[in-house]
Amino acid sequence: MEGWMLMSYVDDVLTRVASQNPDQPEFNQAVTEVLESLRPVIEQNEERYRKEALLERLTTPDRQILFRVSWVDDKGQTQVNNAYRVQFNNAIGPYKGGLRLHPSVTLSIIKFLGFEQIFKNSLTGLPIGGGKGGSDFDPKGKSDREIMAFCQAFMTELYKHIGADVDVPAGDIGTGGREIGYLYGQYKRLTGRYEGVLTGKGLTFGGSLARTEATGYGLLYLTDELLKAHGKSLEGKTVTVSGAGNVAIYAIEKAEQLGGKVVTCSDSTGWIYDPDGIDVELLKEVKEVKRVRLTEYKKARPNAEYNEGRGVWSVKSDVALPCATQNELNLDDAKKLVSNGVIAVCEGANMPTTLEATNYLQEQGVLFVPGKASNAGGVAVSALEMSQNSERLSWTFEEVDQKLKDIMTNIYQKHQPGRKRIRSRR
Ligand SMILES: NC(=O)C1=CN([C@@H]2O[C@H](COP(=O)(O)OP(=O)(O)OC[C@H]3O[C@@H](n4cnc5c(N)ncnc54)[C@H](OP(=O)(O)O)[C@@H]3O)[C@@H](O)[C@H]2O)C=CC1
Ligand SMILES: O=C(O)CCC(=O)C(=O)O
Repeated sequence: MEGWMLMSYVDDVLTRVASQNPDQPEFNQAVTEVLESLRPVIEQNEERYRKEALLERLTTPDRQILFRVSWVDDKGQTQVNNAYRVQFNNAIGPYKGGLRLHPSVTLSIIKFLGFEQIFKNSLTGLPIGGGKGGSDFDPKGKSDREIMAFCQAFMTELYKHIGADVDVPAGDIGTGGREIGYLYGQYKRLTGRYEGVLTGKGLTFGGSLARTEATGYGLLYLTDELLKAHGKSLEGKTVTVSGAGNVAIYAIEKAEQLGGKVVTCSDSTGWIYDPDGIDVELLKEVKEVKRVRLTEYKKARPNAEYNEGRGVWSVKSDVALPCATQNELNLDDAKKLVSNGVIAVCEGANMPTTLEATNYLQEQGVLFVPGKASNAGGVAVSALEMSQNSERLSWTFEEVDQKLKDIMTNIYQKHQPGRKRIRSRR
């Protein structure tokens, strides 16, 4: 008992989370990162927070739904996948967060993503709580019919737990407009309700303009704000990007519009170095339309190099934007970036930088923005989609884009270390 009393509250909760969630490395990593950064604040009022079990409540999901998805493939074989929806916290609004479809998905990954979503969603200033879901289903190489069969079977269980004012899922890795369309169709079939229960929908059935672009564009609006605040700009800067999916493509597009030269992108098998700057229209054709490997990009760009494996962070750049997946930028990568003179690292993906790499970059004076702030544009525009659905109206691309820009600028400006506290008017 005495030993317990001597332990700081943060250490106590970290130990508790580790022992209650063994074999969940990503979830423990995300909790450690957040609680370590909150430590100075918690320690100022430790006994009160302990009495109210604030950190235990913050780190324990409201609800974890685990379910089986059975579907039939094109050969007539029944397939079975594990699926999850973790409703983490709805203190400020309906649970909100994407659905990840990738063979690497585990409960640990969904919990880390749901946990991060609480803070990200609150940073947007919009009334959305945190949640996340997904499955170890691999959409790669599947026919449209197989994707549809999986999505319908997935929604046949999920619909019982969601609703426009309860929990509003969206896209993430492996879940784009096509999957959201199949999921929404099944939700309507099962419930008879036409409501804003999913975001990232097609424009003809309640989707918002600019949701496709939102995460990548938002990342660049915040990066631009960060550079401006340090007397710099993206104009003429060399930028390295990882990934070649939704976030990466629209980050590249906006970085180029703002005058940067993006020289890399990657997927799970290899990466491109294009010294002339990534041709984003070609990249869209390869990844969004044909859904094929980056080797196809190389075939159309004689000056570009294609390399197997990983290696984006060995390329010299001023700004690095990891936009693929968790833990894709490690300490060795961080050292290479620093030795090549990187000025800023802003996360497009969720937790792409390991804890060691984050600490190293910050110690070396690199401007670092965590995904919870820098990739919040996607979920922010999802919340704007919910508002449009509620009022049965559609806003123009320019209106949504301007609101996105304002939200990202606000996130940056309101959360500066040393910034004067803005008093609430209430
Ligand atoms: N979409 C959104 O609105 C938001 C997404 N995010 C985060 O951004 C990141 C990217 O998401 P998004 O662009 O939507 O997903 P996509 O599925 O559209 O793209 C993911 C990209 O990352 C690559 N990738 C995925 N897993 C791995 C892996 N294990 N190793 C190497 N490369 C990998 C994929 O390559 P391949 O095609 O070969 O699999 C693909 O190029 C994720 O961390 C996601 O959680 C954050 C905020 C919002
Ligand atoms: O748009 C959304 O609701 C969720 C986006 C998302 O999954 C994320 O921010 O990581």
